[in-house]
Amino acid sequence: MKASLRQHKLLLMITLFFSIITAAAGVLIALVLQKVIDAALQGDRGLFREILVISVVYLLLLGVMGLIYNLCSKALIRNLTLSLRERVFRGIFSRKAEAFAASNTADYLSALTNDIKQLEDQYIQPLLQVMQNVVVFAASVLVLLYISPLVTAILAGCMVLIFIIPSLFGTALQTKQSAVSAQMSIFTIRLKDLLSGFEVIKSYAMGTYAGHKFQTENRQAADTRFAADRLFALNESVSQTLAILTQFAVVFVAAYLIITGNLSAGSLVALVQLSGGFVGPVLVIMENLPKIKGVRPVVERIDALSAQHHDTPAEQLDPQFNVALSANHLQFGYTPGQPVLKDVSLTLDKGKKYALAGPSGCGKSTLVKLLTGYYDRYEGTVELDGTNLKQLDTSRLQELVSTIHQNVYMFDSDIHFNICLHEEFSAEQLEEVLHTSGIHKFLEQTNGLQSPVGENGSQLSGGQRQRIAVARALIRNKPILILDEGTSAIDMQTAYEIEGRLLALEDLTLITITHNMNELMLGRYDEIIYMEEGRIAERGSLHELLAYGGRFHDFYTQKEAVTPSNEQQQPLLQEIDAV
Ligand SMILES: Nc1ncnc2c1ncn2[C@@H]1O[C@H](COP(=O)(O)OP(=O)(O)OP(=O)(O)O)[C@@H](O)[C@H]1O
Repeated sequence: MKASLRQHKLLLMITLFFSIITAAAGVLIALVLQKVIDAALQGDRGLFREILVISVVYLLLLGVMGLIYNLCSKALIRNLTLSLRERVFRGIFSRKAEAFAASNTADYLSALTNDIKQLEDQYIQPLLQVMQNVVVFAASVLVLLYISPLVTAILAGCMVLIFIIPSLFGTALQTKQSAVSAQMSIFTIRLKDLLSGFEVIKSYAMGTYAGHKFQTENRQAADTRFAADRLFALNESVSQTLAILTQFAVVFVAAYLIITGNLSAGSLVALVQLSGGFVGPVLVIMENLPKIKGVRPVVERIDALSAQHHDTPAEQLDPQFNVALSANHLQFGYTPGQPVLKDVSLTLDKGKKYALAGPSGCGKSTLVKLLTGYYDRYEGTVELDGTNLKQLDTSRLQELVSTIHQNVYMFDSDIHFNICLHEEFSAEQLEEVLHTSGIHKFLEQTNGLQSPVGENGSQLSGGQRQRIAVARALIRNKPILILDEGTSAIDMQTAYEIEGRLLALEDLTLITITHNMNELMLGRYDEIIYMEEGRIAERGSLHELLAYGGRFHDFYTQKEAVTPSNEQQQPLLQEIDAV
Protein backbone atom coordinates (compact mmCIF):
# COMPACT_ATOMS: atom_id res chain seq x y z
CA MET A 1 0.00 0.00 0.00
CA LYS A 2 2.76 2.39 1.01
CA ALA A 3 4.66 1.52 -2.17
CA SER A 4 1.61 2.45 -4.27
CA LEU A 5 1.21 5.73 -2.39
CA ARG A 6 4.93 6.43 -2.94
CA GLN A 7 4.59 5.59 -6.65
CA HIS A 8 1.89 8.26 -7.03
CA LYS A 9 3.50 10.76 -4.66
CA LEU A 10 3.33 13.64 -7.14
CA LEU A 11 -0.38 13.21 -7.86
CA LEU A 12 -0.97 12.80 -4.14
CA MET A 13 0.82 16.11 -3.48
CA ILE A 14 -1.11 17.91 -6.24
CA THR A 15 -4.39 16.53 -4.92
CA LEU A 16 -3.42 17.58 -1.42
CA PHE A 17 -2.49 21.07 -2.65
CA PHE A 18 -5.84 21.64 -4.35
CA SER A 19 -7.59 20.06 -1.40
CA ILE A 20 -5.96 22.67 0.88
CA ILE A 21 -6.82 25.55 -1.46
CA THR A 22 -10.45 24.48 -1.90
CA ALA A 23 -10.89 23.74 1.77
CA ALA A 24 -9.35 27.03 2.90
CA ALA A 25 -11.31 28.99 0.28
CA GLY A 26 -14.54 27.29 1.46
CA VAL A 27 -13.99 28.61 4.96
CA LEU A 28 -13.81 32.18 3.65
CA ILE A 29 -17.56 31.98 2.85
CA ALA A 30 -18.14 32.71 6.54
CA LEU A 31 -16.23 36.00 6.28
CA VAL A 32 -18.14 36.96 3.12
CA LEU A 33 -21.41 36.26 4.96
CA GLN A 34 -20.32 38.29 7.96
CA LYS A 35 -19.30 41.29 5.85
CA VAL A 36 -22.35 41.26 3.55
CA ILE A 37 -24.86 40.98 6.44
CA ASP A 38 -23.15 43.69 8.46
CA ALA A 39 -22.98 45.94 5.33
CA ALA A 40 -26.71 45.33 4.71
CA LEU A 41 -27.66 46.08 8.33
CA GLN A 42 -25.53 49.25 8.21
CA GLY A 43 -27.07 50.24 4.81
CA ASP A 44 -23.56 50.63 3.27
CA ARG A 45 -24.25 50.31 -0.51
CA GLY A 46 -20.60 50.86 -1.59
CA LEU A 47 -19.33 48.07 0.65
CA PHE A 48 -22.24 45.87 -0.47
CA ARG A 49 -21.27 46.28 -4.19
CA GLU A 50 -17.61 45.68 -3.41
CA ILE A 51 -18.38 42.42 -1.57
CA LEU A 52 -20.70 41.35 -4.40
CA VAL A 53 -17.94 41.69 -7.01
CA ILE A 54 -15.40 39.92 -4.77
CA SER A 55 -17.93 37.16 -4.14
CA VAL A 56 -18.49 36.53 -7.86
CA VAL A 57 -14.73 36.24 -8.50
CA TYR A 58 -14.33 34.12 -5.37
CA LEU A 59 -17.17 31.78 -6.46
CA LEU A 60 -15.64 31.30 -9.90
CA LEU A 61 -12.22 30.48 -8.43
CA LEU A 62 -13.77 28.15 -5.85
CA GLY A 63 -15.64 26.28 -8.64
CA VAL A 64 -12.47 25.86 -10.74
CA MET A 65 -10.35 24.77 -7.75
CA GLY A 66 -13.07 22.35 -6.66
CA LEU A 67 -13.20 20.86 -10.16
CA ILE A 68 -9.41 20.43 -10.27
CA TYR A 69 -9.43 18.83 -6.81
CA ASN A 70 -12.24 16.43 -7.74
CA LEU A 71 -10.49 15.42 -10.98
CA CYS A 72 -7.18 14.90 -9.17
CA SER A 73 -8.75 12.81 -6.42
CA LYS A 74 -10.56 10.62 -9.00
CA ALA A 75 -7.29 10.18 -10.91
CA LEU A 76 -5.51 9.32 -7.67
CA ILE A 77 -8.12 6.67 -6.82
CA ARG A 78 -7.80 5.25 -10.34
CA ASN A 79 -4.00 5.14 -10.21
CA LEU A 80 -3.84 3.68 -6.73
CA THR A 81 -6.32 0.87 -7.42
CA LEU A 82 -4.60 0.18 -10.73
CA SER A 83 -1.19 -0.01 -9.09
CA LEU A 84 -2.46 -2.11 -6.17
CA ARG A 85 -4.04 -4.65 -8.53
CA GLU A 86 -0.87 -4.80 -10.62
CA ARG A 87 1.31 -5.30 -7.55
CA VAL A 88 -0.93 -8.06 -6.21
CA PHE A 89 -1.02 -9.75 -9.62
CA ARG A 90 2.78 -9.58 -9.99
CA GLY A 91 3.21 -10.82 -6.41
CA ILE A 92 0.95 -13.80 -7.07
CA PHE A 93 2.78 -14.67 -10.27
CA SER A 94 6.19 -14.36 -8.61
CA ARG A 95 5.25 -17.21 -6.28
CA LYS A 96 6.63 -20.65 -6.73
CA ALA A 97 4.05 -23.19 -7.82
CA GLU A 98 3.89 -24.72 -4.36
CA ALA A 99 3.33 -21.38 -2.64
CA PHE A 100 0.69 -20.50 -5.23
CA ALA A 101 -1.11 -23.81 -4.70
CA ALA A 102 -1.16 -23.21 -0.94
CA SER A 103 -4.13 -20.83 -1.38
CA ASN A 104 -7.34 -21.34 -3.29
CA THR A 105 -7.42 -19.40 -6.57
CA ALA A 106 -10.74 -17.88 -5.52
CA ASP A 107 -8.86 -16.40 -2.57
CA TYR A 108 -6.64 -14.53 -5.03
CA LEU A 109 -9.71 -13.46 -7.01
CA SER A 110 -11.28 -12.13 -3.85
CA ALA A 111 -8.15 -10.14 -3.02
CA LEU A 112 -8.02 -8.65 -6.52
CA THR A 113 -11.71 -7.71 -6.50
CA ASN A 114 -13.35 -7.50 -3.05
CA ASP A 115 -10.28 -6.45 -1.06
CA ILE A 116 -9.17 -3.79 -3.54
CA LYS A 117 -12.72 -2.41 -3.60
CA GLN A 118 -12.72 -2.41 0.19
CA LEU A 119 -9.42 -0.49 0.16
CA GLU A 120 -10.88 2.05 -2.25
CA ASP A 121 -13.99 2.56 -0.09
CA GLN A 122 -12.45 2.23 3.35
CA TYR A 123 -8.92 3.52 2.87
CA ILE A 124 -8.24 5.68 -0.17
CA GLN A 125 -11.44 7.72 -0.18
CA PRO A 126 -11.49 8.16 3.61
CA LEU A 127 -7.81 9.15 3.50
CA LEU A 128 -8.57 11.90 0.96
CA GLN A 129 -11.53 13.07 3.00
CA VAL A 130 -9.46 13.15 6.18
CA MET A 131 -6.73 15.17 4.47
CA GLN A 132 -9.19 17.71 3.12
CA ASN A 133 -11.10 18.03 6.35
CA VAL A 134 -7.97 18.55 8.41
CA VAL A 135 -7.40 21.68 6.28
CA VAL A 136 -11.01 22.87 6.58
CA PHE A 137 -10.74 22.36 10.32
CA ALA A 138 -7.48 24.29 10.68
CA ALA A 139 -8.74 27.19 8.53
CA SER A 140 -12.03 27.30 10.47
CA VAL A 141 -10.19 27.45 13.81
CA LEU A 142 -8.14 30.43 12.60
CA VAL A 143 -11.20 32.39 11.41
CA LEU A 144 -13.17 31.39 14.53
CA LEU A 145 -10.42 32.66 16.80
CA TYR A 146 -10.47 35.92 14.85
CA ILE A 147 -14.24 36.35 15.32
CA SER A 148 -14.78 34.94 18.86
CA PRO A 149 -12.21 33.19 21.06
CA LEU A 150 -14.98 32.25 23.56
CA VAL A 151 -17.06 30.38 20.99
CA THR A 152 -13.85 28.71 19.76
CA ALA A 153 -13.15 27.47 23.30
CA ILE A 154 -16.69 26.04 23.60
CA LEU A 155 -16.32 24.31 20.27
CA ALA A 156 -12.98 22.84 21.36
CA GLY A 157 -14.65 21.38 24.47
CA CYS A 158 -17.33 19.73 22.38
CA MET A 159 -14.69 18.47 20.01
CA VAL A 160 -12.92 16.55 22.78
CA LEU A 161 -16.16 14.61 23.31
CA ILE A 162 -16.51 14.01 19.58
CA PHE A 163 -12.96 12.63 19.51
CA ILE A 164 -13.15 10.38 22.54
CA ILE A 165 -16.47 8.60 22.05
CA PRO A 166 -16.03 7.19 18.50
CA SER A 167 -12.44 6.10 19.19
CA LEU A 168 -13.98 3.49 21.50
CA PHE A 169 -15.30 1.75 18.35
CA GLY A 170 -11.89 1.50 16.61
CA THR A 171 -10.79 -2.00 17.70
CA ALA A 172 -14.24 -3.53 17.31
CA LEU A 173 -14.46 -2.10 13.78
CA GLN A 174 -11.05 -3.54 12.93
CA THR A 175 -12.22 -7.02 13.96
CA LYS A 176 -15.42 -6.66 11.95
CA GLN A 177 -13.57 -5.46 8.83
CA SER A 178 -11.21 -8.38 9.07
CA ALA A 179 -14.19 -10.73 9.30
CA VAL A 180 -15.78 -9.12 6.21
CA SER A 181 -12.60 -9.68 4.16
CA ALA A 182 -12.33 -13.33 5.30
CA GLN A 183 -16.03 -13.99 4.66
CA MET A 184 -15.91 -12.42 1.18
CA SER A 185 -12.95 -14.64 0.39
CA ILE A 186 -14.86 -17.75 1.53
CA PHE A 187 -17.90 -16.61 -0.47
CA THR A 188 -15.79 -16.25 -3.64
CA ILE A 189 -14.21 -19.68 -3.08
CA ARG A 190 -17.61 -21.37 -2.64
CA LEU A 191 -19.09 -19.49 -5.59
CA LYS A 192 -16.21 -20.50 -7.84
CA ASP A 193 -16.59 -24.10 -6.68
CA LEU A 194 -20.31 -24.10 -7.52
CA LEU A 195 -19.84 -22.45 -10.94
CA SER A 196 -16.92 -24.74 -11.83
CA GLY A 197 -19.05 -27.74 -10.85
CA PHE A 198 -21.95 -26.60 -13.08
CA GLU A 199 -21.94 -29.79 -15.18
CA VAL A 200 -21.74 -32.13 -12.18
CA ILE A 201 -24.49 -30.18 -10.43
CA LYS A 202 -26.73 -30.50 -13.51
CA SER A 203 -26.03 -34.13 -14.26
CA TYR A 204 -26.42 -35.28 -10.65
CA ALA A 205 -29.57 -33.17 -10.09
CA MET A 206 -27.82 -31.18 -7.36
CA GLY A 207 -29.73 -27.96 -8.14
CA THR A 208 -31.46 -27.79 -4.76
CA TYR A 209 -28.22 -28.52 -2.93
CA ALA A 210 -26.39 -25.84 -4.95
CA GLY A 211 -29.19 -23.31 -4.36
CA HIS A 212 -29.16 -24.02 -0.64
CA LYS A 213 -25.37 -23.86 -0.42
CA PHE A 214 -25.31 -20.56 -2.31
CA GLN A 215 -28.07 -19.14 -0.11
CA THR A 216 -26.17 -20.07 3.06
CA GLU A 217 -22.89 -18.58 1.87
CA ASN A 218 -24.59 -15.49 0.46
CA ARG A 219 -26.42 -14.92 3.75
CA GLN A 220 -23.26 -15.38 5.78
CA ALA A 221 -21.39 -12.87 3.61
CA ALA A 222 -24.28 -10.38 3.83
CA ASP A 223 -24.67 -10.91 7.60
CA THR A 224 -20.95 -10.40 8.26
CA ARG A 225 -21.00 -7.16 6.30
CA PHE A 226 -24.19 -6.06 8.04
CA ALA A 227 -22.57 -6.71 11.44
CA ALA A 228 -19.74 -4.34 10.47
CA ASP A 229 -22.16 -1.81 8.96
CA ARG A 230 -24.25 -1.81 12.16
CA LEU A 231 -21.19 -0.77 14.12
CA PHE A 232 -20.40 1.90 11.52
CA ALA A 233 -23.99 3.15 11.77
CA LEU A 234 -23.70 3.41 15.57
CA ASN A 235 -20.37 5.21 15.23
CA GLU A 236 -21.82 7.64 12.68
CA SER A 237 -25.00 8.32 14.68
CA VAL A 238 -23.07 9.09 17.87
CA SER A 239 -20.81 11.44 15.92
CA GLN A 240 -23.75 13.15 14.22
CA THR A 241 -25.61 13.69 17.51
CA LEU A 242 -22.52 15.21 19.10
CA ALA A 243 -22.16 17.48 16.07
CA ILE A 244 -25.71 18.82 16.38
CA LEU A 245 -25.17 19.36 20.09
CA THR A 246 -22.09 21.43 19.29
CA GLN A 247 -23.96 23.62 16.79
CA PHE A 248 -26.70 24.23 19.34
CA ALA A 249 -24.10 25.32 21.88
CA VAL A 250 -22.59 27.80 19.38
CA VAL A 251 -25.96 29.33 18.42
CA PHE A 252 -27.00 29.81 22.03
CA VAL A 253 -23.67 31.26 23.19
CA ALA A 254 -23.47 33.58 20.15
CA ALA A 255 -27.08 34.71 20.66
CA TYR A 256 -26.22 35.48 24.30
CA LEU A 257 -23.21 37.53 23.14
CA ILE A 258 -25.51 39.57 20.83
CA ILE A 259 -27.90 40.19 23.73
CA THR A 260 -24.97 41.44 25.82
CA GLY A 261 -23.79 43.60 22.89
CA ASN A 262 -20.53 41.72 22.35
CA LEU A 263 -21.22 40.36 18.86
CA SER A 264 -22.70 41.64 15.59
CA ALA A 265 -25.51 39.82 13.70
CA GLY A 266 -23.13 39.22 10.78
CA SER A 267 -20.66 37.56 13.15
CA LEU A 268 -23.40 35.25 14.47
CA VAL A 269 -24.14 34.04 10.95
CA ALA A 270 -20.40 33.64 10.32
CA LEU A 271 -19.99 31.69 13.57
CA VAL A 272 -22.86 29.32 12.72
CA GLN A 273 -21.36 28.83 9.29
CA LEU A 274 -17.87 28.27 10.77
CA SER A 275 -19.06 25.90 13.46
CA GLY A 276 -20.24 23.75 10.56
CA GLY A 277 -16.72 24.04 9.13
CA PHE A 278 -15.35 23.14 12.54
CA VAL A 279 -17.63 20.32 13.56
CA GLY A 280 -18.24 18.89 10.07
CA PRO A 281 -14.56 18.10 9.44
CA VAL A 282 -14.12 16.65 12.93
CA LEU A 283 -17.14 14.50 12.22
CA VAL A 284 -15.80 13.37 8.87
CA ILE A 285 -12.38 12.68 10.40
CA MET A 286 -13.92 10.70 13.25
CA GLU A 287 -16.06 8.67 10.85
CA ASN A 288 -13.14 7.95 8.56
CA LEU A 289 -10.28 7.30 10.97
CA PRO A 290 -11.88 4.08 12.32
CA LYS A 291 -12.45 2.99 8.69
CA ILE A 292 -8.77 3.52 7.88
CA LYS A 293 -7.73 1.78 11.08
CA GLY A 294 -10.29 -1.00 10.62
CA VAL A 295 -9.16 -1.83 7.10
CA ARG A 296 -5.57 -2.47 8.27
CA PRO A 297 -5.91 -6.29 8.09
CA VAL A 298 -6.94 -5.92 4.44
CA VAL A 299 -3.95 -3.63 3.79
CA GLU A 300 -1.69 -6.27 5.38
CA ARG A 301 -3.22 -9.02 3.25
CA ILE A 302 -2.75 -6.97 0.07
CA ASP A 303 0.84 -6.14 1.10
CA ALA A 304 1.56 -9.83 1.73
CA LEU A 305 0.16 -10.79 -1.67
CA SER A 306 2.08 -7.98 -3.39
CA ALA A 307 5.39 -9.17 -1.94
CA GLN A 308 7.75 -10.46 -4.61
CA HIS A 309 9.00 -14.02 -4.20
CA HIS A 310 12.14 -14.13 -6.27
CA ASP A 311 14.59 -16.26 -4.36
CA THR A 312 18.14 -15.39 -5.20
CA PRO A 313 20.54 -18.16 -4.35
CA ALA A 314 24.12 -17.10 -3.74
CA GLU A 315 25.11 -18.33 -7.20
CA GLN A 316 22.48 -18.52 -9.91
CA LEU A 317 23.90 -20.70 -12.61
CA ASP A 318 22.38 -21.15 -16.05
CA PRO A 319 20.90 -24.62 -16.34
CA GLN A 320 22.67 -26.92 -18.80
CA PHE A 321 21.42 -30.32 -19.89
CA ASN A 322 23.91 -32.27 -21.97
CA VAL A 323 24.45 -35.40 -19.91
CA ALA A 324 21.93 -36.41 -17.25
CA LEU A 325 19.26 -35.47 -14.75
CA SER A 326 19.71 -37.30 -11.49
CA ALA A 327 18.18 -37.62 -8.04
CA ASN A 328 20.12 -38.70 -4.97
CA HIS A 329 18.44 -40.00 -1.83
CA LEU A 330 15.31 -37.92 -2.28
CA GLN A 331 12.91 -37.75 0.65
CA PHE A 332 9.77 -35.67 0.41
CA GLY A 333 6.31 -35.41 1.93
CA TYR A 334 3.44 -32.93 1.60
CA THR A 335 2.54 -33.30 5.27
CA PRO A 336 5.17 -33.59 8.00
CA GLY A 337 5.62 -37.20 9.11
CA GLN A 338 3.97 -38.61 5.97
CA PRO A 339 6.74 -39.21 3.41
CA VAL A 340 5.57 -39.63 -0.16
CA LEU A 341 9.05 -40.25 -1.59
CA LYS A 342 11.47 -42.38 0.45
CA ASP A 343 15.14 -42.40 -0.47
CA VAL A 344 14.72 -42.22 -4.24
CA SER A 345 17.89 -42.23 -6.35
CA LEU A 346 17.98 -42.44 -10.14
CA THR A 347 19.78 -41.11 -13.22
CA LEU A 348 18.02 -40.14 -16.43
CA ASP A 349 20.38 -39.87 -19.40
CA LYS A 350 19.89 -37.26 -22.08
CA GLY A 351 18.01 -38.51 -25.12
CA LYS A 352 16.71 -41.69 -23.45
CA LYS A 353 13.07 -42.62 -23.02
CA TYR A 354 11.72 -43.57 -19.60
CA ALA A 355 8.35 -44.96 -18.60
CA LEU A 356 7.40 -44.33 -14.98
CA ALA A 357 4.90 -46.94 -13.78
CA GLY A 358 3.38 -48.02 -10.50
CA PRO A 359 0.13 -48.18 -8.54
CA SER A 360 -1.94 -45.04 -8.14
CA GLY A 361 -0.61 -42.78 -5.37
CA CYS A 362 2.87 -44.36 -5.25
CA GLY A 363 4.50 -40.96 -5.94
CA LYS A 364 5.18 -40.87 -9.70
CA SER A 365 3.88 -37.34 -10.32
CA THR A 366 5.54 -36.13 -7.12
CA LEU A 367 8.91 -37.51 -8.23
CA VAL A 368 8.60 -35.77 -11.60
CA LYS A 369 7.66 -32.50 -9.88
CA LEU A 370 10.78 -32.69 -7.72
CA LEU A 371 12.96 -33.50 -10.73
CA THR A 372 11.69 -30.40 -12.51
CA GLY A 373 12.06 -27.95 -9.62
CA TYR A 374 8.35 -27.62 -8.74
CA TYR A 375 9.04 -28.17 -5.03
CA ASP A 376 12.29 -27.38 -3.29
CA ARG A 377 11.77 -28.38 0.33
CA TYR A 378 13.04 -31.96 0.01
CA GLU A 379 15.93 -33.86 1.48
CA GLY A 380 18.61 -35.23 -0.83
CA THR A 381 19.60 -33.59 -4.12
CA VAL A 382 18.44 -33.24 -7.69
CA GLU A 383 21.23 -32.54 -10.17
CA LEU A 384 21.25 -31.38 -13.75
CA ASP A 385 24.55 -32.32 -15.39
CA GLY A 386 25.99 -32.65 -11.88
CA THR A 387 24.85 -29.19 -10.67
CA ASN A 388 22.43 -29.00 -7.77
CA LEU A 389 19.05 -27.72 -8.97
CA LYS A 390 18.90 -25.33 -6.00
CA GLN A 391 21.90 -23.43 -7.39
CA LEU A 392 20.25 -22.94 -10.76
CA ASP A 393 18.18 -20.06 -12.02
CA THR A 394 14.75 -21.64 -11.62
CA SER A 395 13.11 -19.34 -14.16
CA ARG A 396 15.61 -20.54 -16.80
CA LEU A 397 15.04 -24.16 -15.75
CA GLN A 398 11.60 -23.97 -17.35
CA GLU A 399 13.32 -23.44 -20.69
CA LEU A 400 14.52 -27.04 -20.51
CA VAL A 401 11.34 -28.83 -19.51
CA SER A 402 7.85 -29.18 -20.96
CA THR A 403 5.14 -31.05 -19.11
CA ILE A 404 1.92 -32.36 -20.56
CA HIS A 405 -0.60 -33.05 -17.83
CA GLN A 406 -3.77 -35.07 -17.98
CA ASN A 407 -5.82 -31.94 -17.32
CA VAL A 408 -4.70 -29.24 -19.70
CA TYR A 409 -5.53 -25.60 -19.14
CA MET A 410 -6.84 -23.84 -22.26
CA PHE A 411 -7.00 -20.07 -22.53
CA ASP A 412 -10.29 -18.68 -23.82
CA SER A 413 -8.88 -17.90 -27.24
CA ASP A 414 -8.33 -19.85 -30.46
CA ILE A 415 -6.32 -23.01 -31.17
CA HIS A 416 -3.40 -21.02 -32.59
CA PHE A 417 -3.00 -18.96 -29.41
CA ASN A 418 -3.27 -22.06 -27.24
CA ILE A 419 -0.39 -23.68 -29.09
CA CYS A 420 1.93 -20.68 -29.51
CA LEU A 421 0.74 -18.83 -26.40
CA HIS A 422 2.41 -15.42 -26.68
CA GLU A 423 5.38 -16.54 -28.79
CA GLU A 424 6.08 -16.36 -32.54
CA PHE A 425 6.88 -19.55 -34.45
CA SER A 426 7.52 -20.14 -38.13
CA ALA A 427 4.88 -21.74 -40.36
CA GLU A 428 7.16 -24.80 -40.75
CA GLN A 429 7.51 -25.28 -36.99
CA LEU A 430 3.76 -24.97 -36.58
CA GLU A 431 3.06 -27.40 -39.41
CA GLU A 432 5.45 -29.95 -37.94
CA VAL A 433 3.87 -29.95 -34.46
CA LEU A 434 0.35 -30.00 -35.90
CA HIS A 435 1.35 -33.25 -37.55
CA THR A 436 3.25 -34.76 -34.59
CA SER A 437 0.46 -33.96 -32.14
CA GLY A 438 -2.27 -35.21 -34.46
CA ILE A 439 -4.05 -31.83 -34.45
CA HIS A 440 -4.21 -31.74 -38.25
CA LYS A 441 -6.73 -34.60 -38.00
CA PHE A 442 -9.37 -32.59 -36.20
CA LEU A 443 -8.53 -29.22 -37.76
CA GLU A 444 -10.38 -30.33 -40.89
CA GLN A 445 -13.65 -30.51 -38.91
CA THR A 446 -13.22 -26.98 -37.52
CA ASN A 447 -12.48 -23.47 -38.79
CA GLY A 448 -8.79 -24.25 -38.62
CA LEU A 449 -6.31 -22.73 -36.19
CA GLN A 450 -8.53 -19.72 -35.64
CA SER A 451 -11.34 -21.82 -34.13
CA PRO A 452 -12.22 -20.60 -30.63
CA VAL A 453 -11.70 -23.19 -27.89
CA GLY A 454 -14.15 -21.71 -25.33
CA GLU A 455 -13.64 -21.25 -21.59
CA ASN A 456 -10.90 -23.69 -20.57
CA GLY A 457 -11.35 -25.49 -23.91
CA SER A 458 -15.04 -26.26 -23.30
CA GLN A 459 -15.66 -26.41 -27.07
CA LEU A 460 -13.06 -29.18 -27.49
CA SER A 461 -13.01 -32.82 -26.49
CA GLY A 462 -10.55 -34.01 -23.81
CA GLY A 463 -8.46 -35.66 -26.50
CA GLN A 464 -8.38 -32.51 -28.64
CA ARG A 465 -7.25 -30.50 -25.62
CA GLN A 466 -4.44 -32.98 -24.96
CA ARG A 467 -3.31 -32.83 -28.59
CA ILE A 468 -3.09 -29.04 -28.28
CA ALA A 469 -1.04 -29.53 -25.11
CA VAL A 470 1.31 -31.88 -26.97
CA ALA A 471 1.75 -29.30 -29.75
CA ARG A 472 2.23 -26.53 -27.16
CA ALA A 473 5.05 -28.52 -25.58
CA LEU A 474 6.70 -29.75 -28.78
CA ILE A 475 6.81 -26.41 -30.60
CA ARG A 476 9.09 -25.07 -27.87
CA ASN A 477 11.55 -27.81 -28.65
CA LYS A 478 12.71 -28.27 -25.07
CA PRO A 479 15.12 -31.14 -24.38
CA ILE A 480 13.05 -32.77 -21.60
CA LEU A 481 9.41 -33.73 -22.06
CA ILE A 482 7.25 -35.08 -19.28
CA LEU A 483 4.09 -36.85 -20.33
CA ASP A 484 2.02 -37.15 -17.14
CA GLU A 485 -0.69 -39.41 -18.53
CA GLY A 486 -0.79 -36.68 -21.11
CA THR A 487 -2.45 -38.76 -23.80
CA SER A 488 -4.93 -40.62 -21.60
CA ALA A 489 -7.96 -38.83 -23.07
CA ILE A 490 -6.94 -39.34 -26.69
CA ASP A 491 -8.35 -42.25 -28.66
CA MET A 492 -6.03 -45.22 -28.58
CA GLN A 493 -4.83 -44.96 -32.14
CA THR A 494 -3.95 -41.26 -31.92
CA ALA A 495 -2.35 -41.73 -28.50
CA TYR A 496 -0.09 -44.45 -29.85
CA GLU A 497 0.70 -42.36 -32.89
CA ILE A 498 1.70 -39.41 -30.74
CA GLU A 499 3.70 -41.48 -28.25
CA GLY A 500 5.37 -43.32 -31.15
CA ARG A 501 6.47 -40.04 -32.71
CA LEU A 502 7.78 -38.72 -29.39
CA LEU A 503 9.75 -41.95 -28.89
CA ALA A 504 11.31 -41.44 -32.30
CA LEU A 505 12.65 -37.93 -31.43
CA GLU A 506 16.32 -38.73 -30.89
CA ASP A 507 17.48 -35.81 -28.75
CA LEU A 508 14.38 -35.71 -26.60
CA THR A 509 14.55 -37.06 -23.06
CA LEU A 510 11.08 -38.42 -22.52
CA ILE A 511 9.62 -39.31 -19.14
CA THR A 512 6.17 -40.83 -19.52
CA ILE A 513 4.02 -41.53 -16.49
CA THR A 514 1.80 -44.32 -17.70
CA HIS A 515 -0.84 -46.77 -16.58
CA ASN A 516 -1.00 -48.32 -20.02
CA MET A 517 0.72 -51.70 -19.78
CA ASN A 518 1.10 -52.38 -23.45
CA GLU A 519 3.98 -54.64 -24.32
CA LEU A 520 4.72 -53.20 -27.74
CA MET A 521 4.67 -49.59 -26.58
CA LEU A 522 6.50 -50.17 -23.28
CA GLY A 523 9.03 -52.28 -25.16
CA ARG A 524 10.14 -49.17 -27.02
CA TYR A 525 11.21 -47.35 -23.87
CA ASP A 526 14.87 -47.58 -22.87
CA GLU A 527 13.89 -48.17 -19.29
CA ILE A 528 10.83 -48.71 -17.14
CA ILE A 529 11.06 -47.26 -13.65
CA TYR A 530 8.60 -49.11 -11.45
CA MET A 531 7.61 -47.41 -8.18
CA GLU A 532 5.81 -48.67 -5.13
CA GLU A 533 4.99 -46.73 -1.95
CA GLY A 534 7.38 -43.89 -2.62
CA ARG A 535 10.37 -46.03 -3.63
CA ILE A 536 11.79 -47.27 -6.88
CA ALA A 537 11.07 -50.97 -6.59
CA GLU A 538 12.55 -52.11 -9.91
CA ARG A 539 13.99 -50.63 -13.08
CA GLY A 540 15.16 -52.02 -16.40
CA SER A 541 13.92 -52.66 -19.91
CA LEU A 542 10.54 -54.32 -20.32
CA HIS A 543 12.22 -57.50 -21.38
CA GLU A 544 14.50 -57.53 -18.32
CA LEU A 545 11.73 -56.76 -15.86
CA LEU A 546 9.37 -59.38 -17.24
CA ALA A 547 12.15 -61.97 -17.29
CA TYR A 548 12.97 -61.08 -13.66
CA GLY A 549 9.39 -61.91 -12.70
CA GLY A 550 9.25 -59.54 -9.70
CA ARG A 551 6.88 -56.79 -8.53
CA PHE A 552 6.61 -55.13 -11.95
CA HIS A 553 5.76 -58.46 -13.54
CA ASP A 554 2.80 -58.88 -11.13
CA PHE A 555 1.65 -55.29 -11.72
CA TYR A 556 2.00 -55.71 -15.47
CA THR A 557 0.02 -58.96 -15.64
CA GLN A 558 -2.80 -57.53 -13.51
CA LYS A 559 -3.00 -54.39 -15.69
CA GLU A 560 -2.66 -56.36 -18.89
CA ALA A 561 -6.03 -57.93 -18.20
CA VAL A 562 -7.68 -54.50 -18.64
CA THR A 563 -5.42 -53.24 -21.46
CA PRO A 564 -6.23 -54.13 -25.11
CA SER A 565 -4.28 -57.19 -26.13
CA ASN A 566 -1.15 -56.95 -28.19
CA GLU A 567 -2.83 -58.84 -31.00
CA GLN A 568 -5.51 -56.16 -31.13
CA GLN A 569 -2.88 -53.45 -31.16
CA GLN A 570 -0.40 -55.07 -33.51
CA PRO A 571 -1.84 -53.63 -36.77
CA LEU A 572 -2.14 -50.23 -35.12
CA LEU A 573 1.46 -50.18 -33.97
CA GLN A 574 2.71 -51.38 -37.33
CA GLU A 575 0.85 -48.47 -38.85
CA ILE A 576 2.52 -46.12 -36.36
CA ASP A 577 5.96 -47.49 -37.11
CA ALA A 578 5.32 -46.74 -40.73
CA VAL A 579 4.52 -43.07 -40.00
N1 LIG B 1 -0.55 -31.29 -3.51
C1 LIG B 1 -0.66 -32.34 -2.70
N2 LIG B 1 -0.90 -32.13 -1.39
C2 LIG B 1 -0.98 -33.17 -0.53
N3 LIG B 1 -0.84 -34.47 -0.88
C3 LIG B 1 -0.60 -34.73 -2.17
C4 LIG B 1 -0.51 -33.69 -3.14
N4 LIG B 1 -0.25 -34.25 -4.35
C5 LIG B 1 -0.20 -35.58 -4.15
N5 LIG B 1 -0.41 -35.87 -2.84
C6 LIG B 1 -0.38 -37.22 -2.22
O1 LIG B 1 0.89 -37.78 -2.49
C7 LIG B 1 0.77 -39.14 -2.81
C8 LIG B 1 1.44 -39.39 -4.16
O2 LIG B 1 0.72 -38.69 -5.16
P1 LIG B 1 1.19 -38.68 -6.67
O3 LIG B 1 0.26 -37.81 -7.42
O4 LIG B 1 2.63 -38.39 -6.74
O5 LIG B 1 0.95 -40.21 -7.05
P2 LIG B 1 0.92 -40.90 -8.49
O6 LIG B 1 1.72 -42.13 -8.36
O7 LIG B 1 1.32 -39.94 -9.55
O8 LIG B 1 -0.64 -41.24 -8.59
P3 LIG B 1 -1.55 -41.45 -9.90
O9 LIG B 1 -0.99 -42.57 -10.68
O10 LIG B 1 -2.89 -41.76 -9.31
O11 LIG B 1 -1.55 -40.14 -10.63
C9 LIG B 1 -0.71 -39.47 -2.81
O12 LIG B 1 -1.01 -40.09 -1.56
C10 LIG B 1 -1.39 -38.12 -2.89
O13 LIG B 1 -2.61 -38.12 -2.18
